[in-house]
Amino acid sequence: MEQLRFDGRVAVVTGAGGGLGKAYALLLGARGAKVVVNDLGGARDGVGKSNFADAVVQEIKDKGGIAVADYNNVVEGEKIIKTAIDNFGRIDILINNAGILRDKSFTKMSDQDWDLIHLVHLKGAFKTTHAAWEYFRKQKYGRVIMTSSNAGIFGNFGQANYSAAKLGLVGLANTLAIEGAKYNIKVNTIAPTAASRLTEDILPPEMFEAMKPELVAPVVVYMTHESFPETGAIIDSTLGFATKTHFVRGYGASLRSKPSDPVTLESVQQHWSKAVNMKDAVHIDKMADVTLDLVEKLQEFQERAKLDGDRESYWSKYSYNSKDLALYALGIGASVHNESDLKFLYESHENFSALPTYFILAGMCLESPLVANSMPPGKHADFTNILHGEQYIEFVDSFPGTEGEFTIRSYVTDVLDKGSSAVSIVNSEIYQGKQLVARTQQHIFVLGQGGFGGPRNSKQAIDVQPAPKRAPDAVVEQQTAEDQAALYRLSGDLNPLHIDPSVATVSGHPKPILHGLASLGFSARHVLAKYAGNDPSNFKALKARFVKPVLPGQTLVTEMWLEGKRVHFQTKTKETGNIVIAGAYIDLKNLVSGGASSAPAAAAPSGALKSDALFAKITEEVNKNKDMAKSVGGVFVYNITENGKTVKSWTLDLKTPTVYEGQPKSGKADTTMTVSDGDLVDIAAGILQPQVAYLKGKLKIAGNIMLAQKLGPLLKSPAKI
Ligand SMILES: CCCCCCC[C@@H](O)CC(=O)SCCNC(=O)CCNC(=O)[C@H](O)C(C)(C)COP(=O)(O)OP(=O)(O)OC[C@H]1O[C@@H](n2cnc3c(N)ncnc32)[C@H](O)[C@@H]1OP(=O)(O)O
Repeated sequence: MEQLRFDGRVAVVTGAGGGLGKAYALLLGARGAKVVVNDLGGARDGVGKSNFADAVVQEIKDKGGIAVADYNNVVEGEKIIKTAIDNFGRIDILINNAGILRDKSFTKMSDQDWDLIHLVHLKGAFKTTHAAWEYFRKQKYGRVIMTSSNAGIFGNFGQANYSAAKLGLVGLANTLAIEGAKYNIKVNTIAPTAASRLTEDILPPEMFEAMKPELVAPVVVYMTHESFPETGAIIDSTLGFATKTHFVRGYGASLRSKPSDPVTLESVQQHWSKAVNMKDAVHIDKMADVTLDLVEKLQEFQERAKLDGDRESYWSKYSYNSKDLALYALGIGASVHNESDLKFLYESHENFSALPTYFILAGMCLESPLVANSMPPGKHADFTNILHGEQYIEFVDSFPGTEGEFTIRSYVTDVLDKGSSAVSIVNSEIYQGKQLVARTQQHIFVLGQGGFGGPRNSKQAIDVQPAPKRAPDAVVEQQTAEDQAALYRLSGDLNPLHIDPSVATVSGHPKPILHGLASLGFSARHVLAKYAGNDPSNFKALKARFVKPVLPGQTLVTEMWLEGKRVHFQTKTKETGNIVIAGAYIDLKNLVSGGASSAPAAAAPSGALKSDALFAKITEEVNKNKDMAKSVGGVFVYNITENGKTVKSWTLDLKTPTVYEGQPKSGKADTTMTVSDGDLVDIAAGILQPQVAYLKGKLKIAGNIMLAQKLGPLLKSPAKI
């Protein structure tokens, strides 16, 4: 690596007679800079004089460097800069390092203690920098370091004077960084901690020993190099470690509901927790950004007020990324055991997508007081008495991507009186920028809070639809895991009802129940795989009612009826036979029958099954890959179905390897699969399996990222029949 050099540069280091300043001066001298070693030579409280600077100059010279000593007070900073000009003809680098301490508790602090500290630290840095500034501007080059302290940034007992001056230096640096930008003058701040005269009886002895100035000096000297990229930065360094400190500003909140409302003490109190919530805080680089932000917020407030009219809405933000999507997919039963689920679990999959039901979470506004505030006088809603009653989601236009940020407007449209219980209906609009992406509606059942004389029904409610009165066209069953609720809750709904046995008992359940949206997610996946080609963008809308709680570990049985592009469904638990989700439907944009699940057979809505061609293709693939097949092993049975009936069976014996019609000659199958028109089927076994998509008479080998490297050529050229 090329050495960072300072040849031709002239540097002034104040307070360079010892400690950090000395270390900076020695390093600059060793790297080719001509150095003015300034030191008044006072004790750490500023009293007295000695000639430390001469010794440092000598040390630089002994190592072949160039340096002069300067004994001026930083308060007369112009004299120090003059030393640089008189001796070396220019000034490029100024490190404002000189400082003293007058620590006292605030009660005991005198005017003199205050003034002296401000004079040396703040006025001193002003004077030296001011004197150097004209040279920097003219030559269009300058590097300035202000020395601040964590005591100034965070405060420290007994250092009111010092802290105030040290934070003052940050403000000075920030403004000079802006003013100097167009002249290539970079001004940065260092908040160092090192063993020096200022810290020798403050730090514990072992720490004092370890905190060598030489561990900080390279950081500060790098900050003065022409290649240093930043300006206006606060760098914190000690013990060979460096980091950056900066200020962040919260998203904030309006302190009134409408522009025509006054701001009152009570409205401030009401909105305070939102105003100071730092969840969406951002670093602000410059004042102009604060002003711009305020203008944008005001505009946004006015637009929202127009949209809300007299209605009180709750506005929130929701952001998500690929990790959130994969975690959610696991929470609703997606698994690597099912190859077609990989696109919901693996962010590098070529078709990585969000599951459509994920976006219901954006509209949940779990932190909002909406439902609680919607209760009539004398009634209340909290996590101990609410149940998720119904859910609706509709995508307005295009399907959202795999990461993003939404703005959500939620409001209660009606509170229904259902006799013993109340139902609060919450609508949410999900926006990406100004674009409406989706709408959701939740019915929140509030147990025991009815009887207030409110309406029983609402025109705003999106109704459930009864399932057709015939045997289902398709049925898929899947067992949930004992840990299903524990896993699902990590996607955001931390209601203790789903994890805490004591809360579940109080609510009258034998154990924590599964989230309604987790069970719904399972069923929606089953529909998506069976009738939507497992393509989330094919999904338009969903509605469902939660009729009975589900316990983690129970098996969900999704029964589906196809009516045009609407798939009606209901869900039962196998163990009890109870219906748990009723009146549900999913509207699709296009029907793609068949799917990726190894579920019980669905009626094939269209197209004849070209099973013979598929059989021939499987035979061909197995013969081509005999060694691979043998190494995988296992006996697989494919039951080929048409209109829900098994019309043929094949056995694939990978041990031999052979493919033949009928049941296994050995009498034993390791895996049995049902294949209907349009299904994806495995032609090998275990993990070494390219997939064959049999779609509308076309057979092709589907891309499989995990195996692409191993199987190479086999996957590159899709086979057709
Ligand atoms: C903003 C923050 C929001 C946060 C929300 C969510 C937080 C989550 O953590 C909570 C959950 O996930 S809870 C788990 C999922 N939900 C459930 O398990 C509820 C299951 N359902 C039940 O137990 C009953 O249906 C039950 C108890 C709901 C109703 O049973 P009954 O009292 O026996 O009702 P019934 O006599 O059949 O009917 C009375 C009237 O109510 C209507 N109704 C029934 N079930 C409803 C339901 N699920 N949703 C909405 N309305 C429902 C009926 O239509 C009837 O009204 P009407 O007489 O006018 O026809």
